[in-house]
Amino acid sequence: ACSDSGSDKPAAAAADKPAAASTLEAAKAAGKIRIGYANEAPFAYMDSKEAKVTGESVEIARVVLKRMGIDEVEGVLTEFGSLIPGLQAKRFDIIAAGMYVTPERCQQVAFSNPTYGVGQAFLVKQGNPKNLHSYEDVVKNPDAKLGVVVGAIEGEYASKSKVPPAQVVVFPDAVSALSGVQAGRADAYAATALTVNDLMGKTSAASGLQKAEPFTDPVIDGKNVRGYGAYAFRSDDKAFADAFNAELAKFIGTEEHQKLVAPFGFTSEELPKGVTAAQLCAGQ
Ligand SMILES: CC1=N[C@H](C(=O)O)[C@@H](O)CN1
Repeated sequence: ACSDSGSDKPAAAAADKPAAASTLEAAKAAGKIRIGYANEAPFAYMDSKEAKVTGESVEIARVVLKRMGIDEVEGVLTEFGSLIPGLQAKRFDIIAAGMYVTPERCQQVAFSNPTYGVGQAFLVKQGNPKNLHSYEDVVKNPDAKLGVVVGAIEGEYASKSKVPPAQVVVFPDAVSALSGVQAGRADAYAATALTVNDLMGKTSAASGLQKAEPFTDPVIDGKNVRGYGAYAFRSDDKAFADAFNAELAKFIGTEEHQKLVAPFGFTSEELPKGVTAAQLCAGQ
């Protein structure tokens, strides 16, 4: 009802081919947009008490999209490994899951600039019985099993750290990875440090578990890994991604941003500090 931006649009009748509205135009007209997420707190998850999708990625998206004239977001749940295929199949229009910008993924989707940067952690049984403090520790112990979520970067970290595939156990999502560690199907669940912090914060769910400390991040291609999470758009929605990015740039690093994400466990340590999608796509 509040479409006030029509003045710059050419009259539809003037076009000689039927104008397929862009994703951005369609979302503005509908006042809503579908976002894909993979139920991983604190990035994007269903808050069952409030019956709404929330998390760092979702709440920042809400602010930015509202400023772009899109008031409502509708969450579409999928596995992490199905986020990019789901975006491409138009099941949703933005991936809002804290997905890291990597050169491989940049071949498939258009990323916004990142909203945060973070290292890795292992969720293990209390007392860390297999003494796992790095991916290398998993390599050193052929009996150790490492849990990863399907499609998540940790599978790649494991293979690049030379963890034998037989030692890797793939789970559909973070919550089942946690259960897998509790049940002894994996000795560690490898995830972002923020994911592990969040799971450990839910005392009832995480009973008998702990974060492995200390922890050494894997060194890949000569660099200590730090993951930078962002939004992903279809490659042909580049104009949408650019418009989103322009609004996002006005928000990231502000006090309002930090207040919004603090309840999800994000501190000034996790600010992206000027790292851009272009740099990350180029493998820098
Ligand atoms: C938020 C998140 N980021 C990583 C990734 O992008 O693959 C994985 O740790 C899965 N979850």
